[in-house]
Amino acid sequence: MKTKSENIFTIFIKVLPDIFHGAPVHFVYMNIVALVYSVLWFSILPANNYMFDTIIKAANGQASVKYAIIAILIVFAILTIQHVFNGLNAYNNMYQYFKVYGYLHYRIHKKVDQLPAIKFEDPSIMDDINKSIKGSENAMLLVNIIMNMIFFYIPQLLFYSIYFYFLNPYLVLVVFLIFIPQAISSILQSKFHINLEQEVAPIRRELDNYDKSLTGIDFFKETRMLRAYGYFIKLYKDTQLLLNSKAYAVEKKIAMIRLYMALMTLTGYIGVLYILLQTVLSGAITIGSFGAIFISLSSLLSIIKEITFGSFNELSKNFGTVLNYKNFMNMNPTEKMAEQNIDFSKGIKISNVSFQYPNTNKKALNNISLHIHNKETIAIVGENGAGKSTLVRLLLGIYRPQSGSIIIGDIENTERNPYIPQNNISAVFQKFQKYALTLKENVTISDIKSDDNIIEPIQNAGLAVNSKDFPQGELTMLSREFGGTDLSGGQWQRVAIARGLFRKHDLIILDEPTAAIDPIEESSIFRTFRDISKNKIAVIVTHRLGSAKIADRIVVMDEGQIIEEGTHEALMRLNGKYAYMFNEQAKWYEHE
Ligand SMILES: Nc1ncnc2c1ncn2[C@@H]1O[C@H](COP(=O)(O)OP(=O)(O)OP(=O)(O)O)[C@@H](O)[C@H]1O
Repeated sequence: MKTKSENIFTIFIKVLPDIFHGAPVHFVYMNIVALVYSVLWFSILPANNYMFDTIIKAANGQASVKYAIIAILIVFAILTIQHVFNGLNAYNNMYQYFKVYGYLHYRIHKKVDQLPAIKFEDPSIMDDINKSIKGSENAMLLVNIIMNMIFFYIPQLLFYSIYFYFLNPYLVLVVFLIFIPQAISSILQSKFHINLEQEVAPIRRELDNYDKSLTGIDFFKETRMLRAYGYFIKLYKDTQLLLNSKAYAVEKKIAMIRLYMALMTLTGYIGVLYILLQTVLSGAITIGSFGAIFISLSSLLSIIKEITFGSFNELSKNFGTVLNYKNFMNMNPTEKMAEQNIDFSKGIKISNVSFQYPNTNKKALNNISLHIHNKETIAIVGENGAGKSTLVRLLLGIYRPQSGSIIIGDIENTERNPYIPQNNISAVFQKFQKYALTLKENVTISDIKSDDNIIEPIQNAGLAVNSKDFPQGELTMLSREFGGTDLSGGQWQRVAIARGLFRKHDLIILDEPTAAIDPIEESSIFRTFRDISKNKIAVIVTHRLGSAKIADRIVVMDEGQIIEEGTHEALMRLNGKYAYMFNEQAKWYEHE
């Protein structure tokens, strides 16, 4: 948000170093070109002046025609060079824009990579990232517009004023007579636009929301299935009408103001012409000067428009996002921590761990203690929301507990680097990612340069790389959007499992990675998994208790706590929650 102490210049000073660093040489070069272009742009005024004077003199027989022709050629040459510089200027701006754009995006992505994972549990972080991306683009525009002002527009205004002053000091009034009405007009228009923007921004957000519900890729299937199109279209239409009515009302006001202001500018123009006429009649300037100044008036007007309004004003609506960019880049400086090598043979000790997500008032984990031994396979079971995935995230070191400790080997959770995943820990998440990359890249992404064989993890995950689904074998692109193929939910899950198995690990966690795979296949994957994980610590989260049986020990969670633990047989004997859930699930299969 824009604060009181921030204005366009303080923001400019803040973001200038970032924009400069994006392309330093080009930045300097671009501004030198802008200055030369400015001189060229202005020089048409004295050139026209000279041309008119010599033509008048030649027509009156006071000078040779040769001079008139030379004057015309000078004007022609200036106009030609002007066009060349115009192109050069546009090219430079574009070149610098792309270079700095890439640089700023790279910095934002790097920053995102360094943020503690817990930040991403706060939905506003996505907003912050988006705003900061938008803000970085606006920061670039802001700096370029101000630099253009400094090296192109303001020098021209100065050149004009100095030229007029030397022709006749009264002529400096010309600049003011054009400047003042134009400035008032610009300020009023911008005020109306900003007010309108503030008023319609929430309505526009609402409209975007309905639009997304109608056409967004994530929404459209459900919206269609629910036959909710009509409802959303009505909401969309009503909101669009409201938006239009607000915009029309303000645009009407703006049109009226423009009309009044145009009249004011014209009055200024008439004043200018009067002064020019007086100075010509008094013999203070030549008719040639009168003509040249008259032609330049539109140029002068557009310069003043740009200074007082122009892109500058358009940008003022977005100052807030430029600050968002700066604030985001200053967010949470990274804790520098070295990567440690964990001695997994000492197992994992979880003691009195509690954890609560940001912006919630309920503990997701409440005073959990558990000791996982070396080479042990643990299954974590429990109802939805019991805290299984949260415990997994803490084990992975993605989050830190608010109280209690998790010691893996000799290393305590607080000593673990929260930004860099630990060596030798692998995981397959419940909501795994489907990367639009080749099968090979999807599997080897944790160590893309590795030459390790991917056949084994793929086989262990039960993925059949047949020529129908994988026409290019391992190199098949797994995205239809990029000319490849798309896989079924179950095939994707196997790819994710292969990815987890491929990463070198002493500890592996499977957080319900088999929900889209049928129970028979799931048991087979888990059995293979148990065999290949014999010498490792393995944690499996699953809802299918039949699969949990393969574990050495089963941990039952409920409402953020561990309520039972033991082997399948021991838990069945206990006849508690686990036995109840197991028997309930078994009934399903018996009925079938
Ligand atoms: N990102 C989050 N922000 C806020 N609360 C969360 C978040 N993720 C989980 N929770 C809450 O924490 C509690 C534990 O959730 P968790 O996902 O760990 O349960 P789970 O046992 O893995 O559930 P499931 O079987 O449905 O995957 C739940 O009350 C849940 O609502």
